[in-house]
Parts: sequence; structure tokens; C-alpha cells
Amino acid sequence: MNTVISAMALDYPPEKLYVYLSDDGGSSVTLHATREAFKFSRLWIPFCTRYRIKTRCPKAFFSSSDDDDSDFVRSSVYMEDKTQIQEKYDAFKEKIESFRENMAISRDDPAINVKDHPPSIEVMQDNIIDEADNGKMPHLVYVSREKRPSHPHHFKAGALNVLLRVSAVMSNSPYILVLDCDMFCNDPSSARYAMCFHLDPKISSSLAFVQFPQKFYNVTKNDIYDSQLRSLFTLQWRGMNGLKGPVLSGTGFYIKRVSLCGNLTIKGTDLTQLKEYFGSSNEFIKSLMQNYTSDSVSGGNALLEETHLLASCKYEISTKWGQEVGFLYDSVVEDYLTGFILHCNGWTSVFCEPSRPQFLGSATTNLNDVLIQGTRWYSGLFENGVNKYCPLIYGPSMMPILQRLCNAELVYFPLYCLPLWCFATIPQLCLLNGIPLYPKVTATTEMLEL
Ligand SMILES: O=c1ccn([C@@H]2O[C@H](COP(=O)(O)OP(=O)(O)O[C@H]3O[C@H](CO)[C@@H](O)[C@H](O)[C@H]3O)[C@@H](O)[C@H]2O)c(=O)[nH]1
Ligand SMILES: [Mn+2]
Repeated sequence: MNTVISAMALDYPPEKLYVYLSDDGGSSVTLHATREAFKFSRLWIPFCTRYRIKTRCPKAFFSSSDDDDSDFVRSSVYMEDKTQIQEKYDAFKEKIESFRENMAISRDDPAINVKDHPPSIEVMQDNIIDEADNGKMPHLVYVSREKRPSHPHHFKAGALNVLLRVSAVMSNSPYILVLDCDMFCNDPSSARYAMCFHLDPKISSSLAFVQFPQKFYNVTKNDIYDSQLRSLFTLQWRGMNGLKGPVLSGTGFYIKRVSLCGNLTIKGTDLTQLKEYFGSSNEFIKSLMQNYTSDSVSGGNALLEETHLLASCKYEISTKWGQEVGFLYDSVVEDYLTGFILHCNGWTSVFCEPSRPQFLGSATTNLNDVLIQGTRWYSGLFENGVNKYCPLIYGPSMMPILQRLCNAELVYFPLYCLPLWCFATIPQLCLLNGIPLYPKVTATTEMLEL
């Protein structure tokens, strides 16, 4: 819930900010926690804005051992308010915990089957009458898509595509921030940074996304597995920034909604063709047109029914979702493939790296997790080097050769295991068999050493 709360507290006009939470598990505990998070945000957001707090993730804020990041640290009113809000935060956590325990005891959660449950969408409602200083609140929407064992769910890309459709008919914001559930906003300014690029008339027409680096809060002191992924975020992405832009990195990016609509020219295309492309929802197709205004989030039962249709698992059958529209399904590293195809289609990206990390996440720090994640990433990447998406040949001929080589370096990186295996075996075998590997020490070197 800290991810949700920190996103709601972003420094952005609240009436334009809509936070959608995707719960693939369809768990009533998550739904309940979302309702509680919304209530807590009513207190938390005004507290953060009043005292200009930078760390707007409550867990990080209350567990930080550093001095407070507020300018009001010395004020007694601030300290009083801080104690009060901390009590509310503890109460919020306790409520969720006791709900979870009750559910575990009663075991009567009807939607607990992770792989088999109907869609469920709920817009968090504001029942409390605005207090003077509370101001407007961003919207929060809970989305749990339908899941059936007989239908492929396409993992994260499938979940994101449902969010794309549901949000299109509810808020239809032109820019979208994607954030993994194990990350949070560490600073409220990321949206403003991203909009500086998206609204820059020199680059905005072709700019698809602004990528922030992934930074982690739990990196161990020696970081023996390079959980920080330094080569990517301090070297490759910076280099690619001078070309068509960095690779889409799954989380911490602001993407333009239209860039995910595929190559079809929407204007002038007939309705049947649009439906073959985007699916049967008239409301969704209307949302693609300019000047679309939805019936707003509280658009009544008709809109809610439409969102259930858009979140159903049959919706994508015989459409271009996951093939040409939205996040692509052809790879386990959906982020790499989606970004690569965007670049092939003429879009560009930008790497934005302010000195204070805008997002912080949880890195894999033990060998087992590193191996599982590494196997998934590198097998997924390598697959994209040998199938039809091979970056050396796929895509338009005007794709810069250096961009192709950068992508190739990434997808063929797993081949690095071959020299590594040699390094791990040959010296040992040589040693056991008495074969000299290194040059013999000669008189000259001995003298030099003296
Ligand atoms: O069926 C699924 C599986 C995953 N997720 C979400 O996907 C995100 C990433 O999953 P995680 O388990 O944290 O995977 P990581 O290996 O840490 O993810 C990295 O690698 C992925 C694949 O390249 C990228 O999508 C991620 O953004 C990137 O952080 C999380 O928010 C999950 O909730 C779903 O919604 N549905
Ligand atoms: Mn993760």
C-alpha cells in the first residue's frame, strides 16, 4: 500500500491524478487495504504538502534514521502533527493486519483463488465532507482483472493492458506512470520532471516515454551480485540516451498513452476494423478519439459494467492486444520488447536521472532470488536475439546502427556465460594436470620485483 500512497502524494494537480492498483490475486485483503489506504491518504497528503515533505512513502518516512526532510523540523507544531500522523499510520497498519488475520481464520474469502476469479473494480469514494485544509484528493481505483485457468493471463503485460483499457474509459489521461508493487515514489517531483520532456515542443511529437533509473533501498554493503544493475543504469542507458533513447525498464517510466495504440491510423478507419484491432467496447474506441470525455470516474453503473467487460479475460480474443497494441506478450521481458518495438516504430525515449532517486525498489539480494530473476531476464532477452525480433535485422532500415548494436549487446549478454565457464574451469583443470597457464618467472622480472 506504500506504493499506492506514495503515488497519490505525487506533486501534481490532484484532480488530474488517477492511481490504478492492479491486484492479480483478486484478494479481499488487498481491496480492504486499498480502501484503508485511501482513507489514510486523506490525512497523509495534506500533512506532506503542509510541511513540504520529500519522502512521501509513509513506511520510508517513519523508518528513516536520518533527520527529517521537512523544513519545519524545529517547529513544535510540526512535531505534534508528526506524532499524530504516525499514530494514524500505525492504526492503519493494524486495521489491515487484523483484517488479514480474520480472513485467515474464517477462510470465507470467495475470491481468494488467484487463478480463477471474476473481475472486480472499485472506485474509492470520498464520503467525508472536505475539511477546510484537506483540499482535493487524487482518485484511487482498485482493479482486479478476471482470471480463468482456461485463458492465458500474460502475466504483467496482461495486467498492464487491462489497466490501460479501464483507465482509458475512466480518466483517459494522456501520460501514464508505471510502477511495480515492490517500488515506491521516493520524491514527489518525478511527474514534473517527466512533463518537462513530454511537453518540450522540440522532442514531444516523437517521445514515447521518459525512463527513470531503478534504484534500490535494500542493497547490501558489498553488493556481491550487483543487485543495483550498475552496468545498465549508469552506463548503457546513459549511452543510449544519445541515440533513440534507453530501453523500457518495466517500472519508473512515464509513457504517452497514444504510443501504445499501435500503428493504425485511428482517424478515418471504420468501426469494424477498429473493433478487430481494439476489441468490442464502443466506449474504449470512443476514448481513442480526440476530445473524449468520460462520464468521469463516478460515471454510474453503465461505466462500471463497461470496465468489467474491458477487464474480462475473453476481451482480447481475436484482437491485436499484446501483438500490436499495448504491452507486448511475445516475451517474458515484456518491457524490453515493448520498448524495442516502440523504437522500431519511430518513437524515442529519454533517460531522466535527477540526483535524488525518484523511485526506490526492492532488489534481489540472495543467491537463490538472483538466479531465478537472472534466468528469467537473460533467457527472455536471449530469446529476443534469436527470434524474429533480432535487433541486428528487425525493424526499419533507418534504425541507427549504434542503437541496433546497443540492443544487441543487451540481448546477447547472456552469451557472457561461455567465457565465464571457461574462466571457472580451465585454470583449475590446468592446475590439476600440471599444465602451466601463466608465463614462467624470469630473471628480469625477479630483479624488477627486488
Ligand atoms: O502475473 C503477474 C506477474 C507480475 N506482475 C507484476 O509485475 C511486477 C514486476 O514483478 P516482479 O516480481 O517484481 O519482477 P522483477 O523481476 O523484479 O521485475 C523486473 O523485470 C520485469 C520483467 O522484465 C519487469 O517487468 C519489471 O518492471 C522489472 O522490475 C510486479 O509489480 C508484479 O505485481 C503482475 O501484475 N502479474
Ligand atoms: Mn521486482
